[in-house]
Amino acid sequence: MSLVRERRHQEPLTFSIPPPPYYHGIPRDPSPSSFSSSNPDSSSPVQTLNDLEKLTVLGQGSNGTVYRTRHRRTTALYALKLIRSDLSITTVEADTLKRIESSFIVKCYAVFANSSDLCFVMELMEKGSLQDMLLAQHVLPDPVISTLANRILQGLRHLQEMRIVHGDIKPSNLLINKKGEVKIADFGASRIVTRGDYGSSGTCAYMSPERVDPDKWGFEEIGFAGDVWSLGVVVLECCLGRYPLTKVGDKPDWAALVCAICCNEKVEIPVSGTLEFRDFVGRCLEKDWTKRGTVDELLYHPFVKNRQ
Ligand SMILES: Nc1ncnc2c1ncn2[C@@H]1O[C@H](COP(=O)(O)OP(=O)(O)OP(=O)(O)O)[C@@H](O)[C@H]1O
Repeated sequence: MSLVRERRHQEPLTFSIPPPPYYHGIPRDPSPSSFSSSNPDSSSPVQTLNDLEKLTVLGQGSNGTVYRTRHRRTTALYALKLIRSDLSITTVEADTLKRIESSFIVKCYAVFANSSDLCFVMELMEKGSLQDMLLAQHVLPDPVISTLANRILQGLRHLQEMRIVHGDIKPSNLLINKKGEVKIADFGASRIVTRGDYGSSGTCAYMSPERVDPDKWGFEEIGFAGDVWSLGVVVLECCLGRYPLTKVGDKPDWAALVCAICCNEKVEIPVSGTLEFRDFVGRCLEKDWTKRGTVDELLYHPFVKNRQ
C-alpha cells in the first residue's frame, strides 16, 4: 500500500491504525444498552432507513461505504454511511452525535443500528472532500487555506465546548458543500472526554507526537492538542500539494512516519510561505503539546483571523 504520495496524482494517504474493539470508546457489546434499530428521535427528518432510497456510492472508507440517498417522501438528499456491524454505539453516544449543531461540522441527523450495519444519516456534502480537491488542484491558494483553517478551528472550538476530541482530522474527513464551505466530518475516532483516557484510533500520518509516542512526549490528558497538530499537517499539505512530514522519495512506511512525527527536531516549513502562514503552521506543529497553540489562541492568529 502506498502510504505517502509524493505528488497529488498518487494514492491518497490511508495509513490508519486499526480501530480498537469499540466505537467512540464504547465496548462492542450487543447488550440492551446498545443502540437499537429504532430511532426514537421524532425531530429527525429521517425516521427509518426505509425512508431513504440509495442513489449512488459517494465513497468508501476503511470501515464502510457512504451513499448519496433521497428521502422518498420529501425528496431531500442525504448522505448515508453504513459501517461494519461489529462496531456499536450506545444511545448516549448517538444522542451526543445528533446534538452537534454547528455550521462548521457535518450534521448527523440520525443513527440506526441493525443486525448488519451501523448507519449514520448525514448532511450531504456535494463537493466531496478536501482530499478530492487536493487531488484535482494539487495546491491551494493562501486565502483558501486560511479560510479553511478558520472554519476547522471554529468547528474544533464547538467540539471542545462539548468536550469532544475529534481524533482524525485529515483531508478525507473535511467535506465541502455546494457553497464551497468546508466542514468537519467523521466522528469514528472521536471521544467524548469524561476522563483522561486516550483513544488509539485515527490515521497515523496525521497523528500528533504525543499520540504516536505518549511515553516520550508525556501523556496528554484531554487530547484537544492532537486535533490542532492534525490541522497543522492538513494546512501544510494544502500549501505543498503532498503529505508534508516525510521527504519526497522517502519510503513512506510506518517507521518513516513515526520518525518524521516524533524524532525530527522541528517540522520544516517552506520559506516561500508568508510570515503569518509559517508562524501559524509552526504553532500547530509544535512537537511539545504543552507549548502548541490552542484552538482559542489560533482563532486570533493573523493567518486566520477575520476569515470565514
Ligand atoms: N456527508 C457526506 N457527504 C458527501 N460525501 C461524503 C460524506 N461523508 C463521506 N463522504 C465521502 O465518502 C468518502 C468515505 O468516507 P468515510 O468517512 O467512510 O471514509 P474516509 O474518512 O474517507 O476514510 P477512513 O474511514 O479510512 O478514515 C469520503 O472520503 C467522502 O468522499
